[in-house]
Amino acid sequence: MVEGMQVAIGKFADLYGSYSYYIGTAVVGLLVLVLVYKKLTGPKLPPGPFAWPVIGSIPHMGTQPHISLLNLSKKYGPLMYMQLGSVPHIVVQSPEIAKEVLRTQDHIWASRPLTITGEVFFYDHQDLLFAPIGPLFKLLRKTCVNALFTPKRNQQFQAVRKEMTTLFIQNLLQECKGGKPVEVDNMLKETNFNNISRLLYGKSYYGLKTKNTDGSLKAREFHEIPEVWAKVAGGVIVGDYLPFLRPLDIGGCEALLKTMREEFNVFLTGVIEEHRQRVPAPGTEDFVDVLLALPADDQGHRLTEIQIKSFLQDLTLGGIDTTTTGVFWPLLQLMRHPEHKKKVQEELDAVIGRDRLVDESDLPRLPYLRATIKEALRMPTAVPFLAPRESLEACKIAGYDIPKGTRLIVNAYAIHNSPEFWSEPEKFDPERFLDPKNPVKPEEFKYIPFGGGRRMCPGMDSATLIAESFLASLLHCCDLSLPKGMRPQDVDSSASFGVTLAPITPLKVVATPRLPLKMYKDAGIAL
Ligand code: HEM
Repeated sequence: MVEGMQVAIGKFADLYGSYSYYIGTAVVGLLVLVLVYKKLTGPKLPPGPFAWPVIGSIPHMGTQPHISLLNLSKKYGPLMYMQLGSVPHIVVQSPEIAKEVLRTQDHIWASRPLTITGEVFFYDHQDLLFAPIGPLFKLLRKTCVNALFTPKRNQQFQAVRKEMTTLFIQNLLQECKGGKPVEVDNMLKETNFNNISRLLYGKSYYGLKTKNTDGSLKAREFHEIPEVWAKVAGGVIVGDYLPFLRPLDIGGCEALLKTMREEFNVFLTGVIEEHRQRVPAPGTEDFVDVLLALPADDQGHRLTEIQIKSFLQDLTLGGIDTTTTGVFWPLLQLMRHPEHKKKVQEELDAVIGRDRLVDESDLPRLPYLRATIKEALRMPTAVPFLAPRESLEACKIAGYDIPKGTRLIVNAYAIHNSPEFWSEPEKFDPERFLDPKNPVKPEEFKYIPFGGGRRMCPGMDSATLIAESFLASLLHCCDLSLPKGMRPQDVDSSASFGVTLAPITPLKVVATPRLPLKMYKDAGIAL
């Protein structure tokens, strides 16, 4: 009986095995035919790495996608096609192709994709960063150019930048008394948070040590939002790439975005109410004052309260981390390369001397400092991928067909760090920005830390001014050295991927006064 069953099972297995063999062969054959047919008749896509079913090429991104993509470009070239989950992407990693998408085809590539972050956190893309091309985008950009990031407004906030820098120098010198090393990362973040929040809201919220400080519980909760934001925005939201998994909210990012939006909403509602109840003296308006007082444009468009809130969220989150990295990396590089620090300080002594303090009107006469900041935004690159974009129509790039709705990643890190475009890219050398025979020309698109085209960063001039003004005063007022026993080459310059490249190891310095002591007293710096 048992033997009979075994025989029957064996026969069934043989039959099933041969059927499954034929079915399998037919399925594979059909798939190959479909692929060959698609290849022959479909668009000629750029080359790219292997894509697995469902997840596509996501595993190729690794934990440091800016470096992984740079490495992949060695095999597939400067224009790659990658299916990330179910979303088609192209990856651009050369100045020529960056120029093509950011300038020549700007009308096709200037829109942003609709993402979960834009929908959930920015009230359905009602901010600037996530707004697709359309009337709202135009209105917000116009507001940036005509009302917010104007030379007049930059001038107005000079006193705030000075106050924040003076406070930083005082805190640093006090903390370092007796040769004690201090981690500067958090101090820099505090200073830049307050710089941006004073610009936007007229108040400081971090550190609770300045005048104009709001120390309420709501304010303290508010200053934690950018930190959480950086983690969410720098990671992968699974539902963006695999929309069928969105209901599961794997990793809980969507829930977190909702909570953050609610917290931000409570904070901004309070700020707006407060601003509505006052009339600022002319020349003292912060960004909230300006946005609330904006007249309707020629077409009668006026910003709604939700749009003002989303825009303020943009400016807060787009401004704080970026400006912090914009001063952190130059400082770190100068600690790693004392020969360049010496040159910056020699320039400061030659232009300003040691019997007065730096004034912002001195900045145009400090080219070496400016070149140092530029070089530190090249290497590593504060914002490694420009913000994502999406093609509004089908187009051709470098002879390849790019379908409508393809997303664009411009790997600015790769463009800034490839030996094809820079000689010795791994060498920190500010002088490459000072060579009259070989100038770095904006129209070449090989240096794009602030992006390009009509989506280029609107805060560029303000951020540059903050970095130059801060570093000039710091390096003029302080001698900075490394903790005892630490050599310049021990300063860790490795960075972890996110919206901005963040340092992995905190930077420790020892600061001592560099100028006659009387000058600190005159400047209100208590030692
Ligand atoms: C060192 C400092 C900064 C760096 C490196 C930086 C970099 C960038 C980059 C790469 C983009 C994307 C551009 C593109 O897609 O082509 C961007 C966009 C943007 N940045 Fe900045 N940024 C900095 C400072 C600031 C500041 C201070 C603010 C405001 C307070 C700001 C607000 C924005 C906004 C609102 C956008 C979106 C623009 C749009 O989509 O039209 N950024 N920034």
